[in-house]
Amino acid sequence: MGEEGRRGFFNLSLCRLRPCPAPLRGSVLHKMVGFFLINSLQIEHVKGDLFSCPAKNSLAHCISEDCRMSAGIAAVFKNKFGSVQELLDQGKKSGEVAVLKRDDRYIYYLITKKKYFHKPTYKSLRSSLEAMKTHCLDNGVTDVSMPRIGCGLDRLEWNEVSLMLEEVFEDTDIKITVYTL
Ligand SMILES: NC(=O)c1ccc[n+]([C@H]2O[C@H](COP(=O)([O-])OP(=O)(O)OC[C@H]3O[C@@H](n4cnc5c(N)ncnc54)[C@H](O)[C@@H]3O)[C@@H](O)[C@H]2O)c1
Repeated sequence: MGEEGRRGFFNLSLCRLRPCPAPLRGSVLHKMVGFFLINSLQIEHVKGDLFSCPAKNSLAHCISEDCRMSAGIAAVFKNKFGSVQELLDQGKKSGEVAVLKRDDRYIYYLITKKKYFHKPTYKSLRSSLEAMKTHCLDNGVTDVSMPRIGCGLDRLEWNEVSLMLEEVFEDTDIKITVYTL
């Protein structure tokens, strides 16, 4: 199966695994809703380095309020984009998002916890993703690439996080691409 086929398979699988609301199950409306979901799904999965994504794509990853970024992929973001003081000056709290603008794209720092040695919660991650969604919608952002956010050092479960991404972005035209090494 080629790259496009694999992407399609992932998309379709994720979509079909999603539960349909009980009152709709088996009805003509169920099939129509299923068709709509398949055609509105905007999440792609790519095997490879996040930083090989198209230069126009905005990027997202998780950090703490203290903006330490001394480990994991956050350290790579710190090396590439710097501006730690600019991020700190935004004063964003857990559940919010700090943002840098670089050329024609945005770099999103999902603030999911207070200190670098804490762990995030699904609630704080969802809230940060909602904040990022709002920024994307307000600024015409249509493509965001990210790693498996929260699922390395931060120990969240990818099944939960990927479902959350589906839920947060399914009512938008924002295309999310998830890179996995
Ligand atoms: N001491 C510290 O500074 C400290 C402590 C804990 C966590 N952290 C860092 O980790 C937290 C974020 O955790 P996280 O689980 O979201 O992130 P992460 O563990 O850095 O990475 C998330 C996922 O991305 C994968 N990954 C790494 N590099 C790449 C790449 N180039 N392309 C694609 N995928 C890649 C990685 O294998 C993991 O599955 C933040 O707080 C951050 O600061 C730092």
